[in-house]
Amino acid sequence: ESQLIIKERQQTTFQVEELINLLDGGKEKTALRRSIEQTILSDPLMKTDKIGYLTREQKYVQSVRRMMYFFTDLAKRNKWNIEDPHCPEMLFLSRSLSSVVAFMIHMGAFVPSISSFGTLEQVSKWQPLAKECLIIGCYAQTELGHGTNLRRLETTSTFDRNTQEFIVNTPNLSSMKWWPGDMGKSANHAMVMAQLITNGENHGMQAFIVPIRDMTTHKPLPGVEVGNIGSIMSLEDTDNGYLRLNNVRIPKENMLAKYANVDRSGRFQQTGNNRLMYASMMNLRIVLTREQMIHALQKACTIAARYSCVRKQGSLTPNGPEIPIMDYVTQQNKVIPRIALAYALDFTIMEVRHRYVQFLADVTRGDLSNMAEMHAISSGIKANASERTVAGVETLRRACGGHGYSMASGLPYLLLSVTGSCTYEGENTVLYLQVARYLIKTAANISMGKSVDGSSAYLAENTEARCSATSQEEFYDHSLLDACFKHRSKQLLQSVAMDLQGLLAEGKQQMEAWNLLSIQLVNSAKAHIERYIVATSASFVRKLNCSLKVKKLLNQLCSLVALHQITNFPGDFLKDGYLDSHQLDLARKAEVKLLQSLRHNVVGLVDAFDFRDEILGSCIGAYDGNAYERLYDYAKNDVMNKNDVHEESYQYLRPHLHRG
Ligand SMILES: CC/C=C\C/C=C\C/C=C\CCCC(=O)SCCNC(=O)CCNC(=O)[C@H](O)C(C)(C)COP(=O)(O)OP(=O)(O)OC[C@H]1O[C@@H](n2cnc3c(N)ncnc32)[C@H](O)[C@@H]1OP(=O)(O)O
Ligand SMILES: Cc1cc2nc3c(=O)[nH]c(=O)nc-3n(C[C@H](O)[C@H](O)[C@H](O)COP(=O)(O)OP(=O)(O)OC[C@H]3O[C@@H](n4cnc5c(N)ncnc54)[C@H](O)[C@@H]3O)c2cc1C
Repeated sequence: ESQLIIKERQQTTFQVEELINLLDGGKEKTALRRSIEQTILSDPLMKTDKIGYLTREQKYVQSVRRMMYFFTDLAKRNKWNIEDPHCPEMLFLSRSLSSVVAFMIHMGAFVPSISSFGTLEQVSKWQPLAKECLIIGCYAQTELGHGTNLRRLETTSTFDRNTQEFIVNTPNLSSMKWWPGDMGKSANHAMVMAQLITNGENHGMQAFIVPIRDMTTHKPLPGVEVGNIGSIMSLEDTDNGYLRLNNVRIPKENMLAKYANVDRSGRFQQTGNNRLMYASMMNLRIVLTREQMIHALQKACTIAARYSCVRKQGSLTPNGPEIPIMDYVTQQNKVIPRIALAYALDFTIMEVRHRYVQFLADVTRGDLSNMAEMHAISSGIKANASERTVAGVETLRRACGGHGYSMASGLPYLLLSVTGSCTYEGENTVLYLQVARYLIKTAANISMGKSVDGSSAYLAENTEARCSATSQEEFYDHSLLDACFKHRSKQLLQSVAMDLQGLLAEGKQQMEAWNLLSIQLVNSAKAHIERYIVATSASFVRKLNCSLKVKKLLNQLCSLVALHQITNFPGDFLKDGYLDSHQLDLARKAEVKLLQSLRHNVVGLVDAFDFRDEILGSCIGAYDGNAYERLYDYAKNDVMNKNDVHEESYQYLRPHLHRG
């Protein structure tokens, strides 16, 4: 173990194990997670070859082999509960598997969609088959021509009264399904989202289970053309596919009919709120935020923090001893606010998940009153967490200098794989605009004197016109910081709501006015979600039952998240004079002081994320801090170094070198 990292751990002021337990949700949960990780990582059939040395095809094959074994054997043998995406086992499993892998969409989207859209009878038919991997499914919503605008999906499913079948068709190039994970090579069934047509009438998007490959030969079924869409930016363990359906007939029972059904004569009946067809996307947005985005940020923080403590460069005195780069305040400003953000997002998503589980129970009782708010929160948190994670991982990668550019650091892989999360499961701008839609409606309700509660209640509160802070210390106070975020959000919303009214009064159409103001609308949505994160994480910490040392530390992290936003994006806080430039200076000084106070706990804070080296996959971020030894070993093992002289050298170099 590097002496430098040992020294860092000696400076830690709190019990790391206490914080680990807290993040896991208790001592027992930590034990469960560690035993899951141990089982997975010690099983020879779950081993991965070094990912950097595999071809795209080898990565896919390896992933299919591992994951089929995992779902059909290992998870069952260990009786892990992987039924519910929100149960602890499922949360811990995705950590151990450490990337997007084969059958994630099958288990994470196809299986849950059966119960989201299916009747009890349909669930009891399809779910056991899918859970046992007796069928492999994908979630086929996006088309070549449309991903966001679901109303304009072109795939049709037309009811044939004579045969009591649906005819599923992708009538043209742009209507073919494009992107679904697990579809390219693995899936034999697809959950196809298509326009339902009965008796010549279009009833909008519904879900249909369409067999696409033969269950014996795995060849495409008649009328089906299916394949892989080709190389993508990352996530090469999976097979994103395309699918053309040429009037493929499926039985009437394959339309999932929880919220709408078609009788034998083709009469359509809506039995539930049609927005519930969209609501299933909330689940994946919440799951992905924790399982992919926050974990990626936590891993990148772990790598950059440990490396910054063992990397020495330069000194703070002329000809003095070299210091760890973590001692530079600029380096602290790159690493520590990201650690703070990783904690704040984790605390926030725990609360969101808790609320979502309650929301599901409400829906079962027929109560949809919280749907709009839940949709706004899940969309906003997904967009904000992915955006800040991708930016954060890139900052942390650069914070590792040259070694951050090497695949050996693990950082480029994290960055490439998490980048997609800004696009999939709802493109971020589009999701922010959904939040804005909710906010504008809320503003209208407030102006009509209606009461608002939950996460937007503050929009109806009276707030001070000026921030009251006169000292640095006040900028650590959560209620003062929350007031800054509330004010920013309120004034951005009020201003865009007024502009919208103005444009409508001028005679602009609603959608045109909306488009003209969409930059402001997105900013307003971001401000609302950032306030939600600041408030939710602080209140989560307030309620924690933990030691004073840990509480103090977590309170500092919450303050830092808020302060870092204010000092880096001060414009909207200054705009209407809520903060003045003197207060901004105080906030900046408060931030630097906080960075220095957190400095000696940096390694402890990332150790508490408790990522084993095998999961981290980084030469520079391993627990023992032996970065250089590992980098050297990595280089020695490069396939290019198999022989001292590369064959190509004989073929192309030697003839030229001997010309003279
Ligand atoms: C462990 C991990 C497990 C598995 C994962 C592993 C790997 C993951 C890798 C990749 C996964 C990627 C999967 C996918 O990408 S699947 C495809 C996802 N696609 C999308 O997200 C499409 C985005 N588009 C939309 O959501 C909508 O179409 C739209 C943007 C909302 C526009 O539709 P439109 O009908 O025009 O909407 P509006 O008129 O704006 O709204 C109508 C009405 O509905 C309400 N609404 C909209 N969305 C929802 C929702 N999700 N839930 C609840 N309600 C919703 C909206 O608020 C409005 O209500 P009003 O009352 O205001 O009228
Ligand atoms: C790795 C990966 C895995 C995926 N897996 C699946 C899967 O399993 N199943 C599946 O069905 N799909 C999947 N997708 C597709 C994904 O859900 C869509 O790509 C995503 O929803 C975005 O839609 P789009 O591609 O149509 O983007 P577009 O909507 O074309 O976005 C392009 C640009 O247009 C802008 N834009 C679009 N509409 C508006 C608007 N109304 N207002 C303002 N701006 C707008 C966007 O902000 C963006 O800047 C996956 C995608 C990726 C990258």
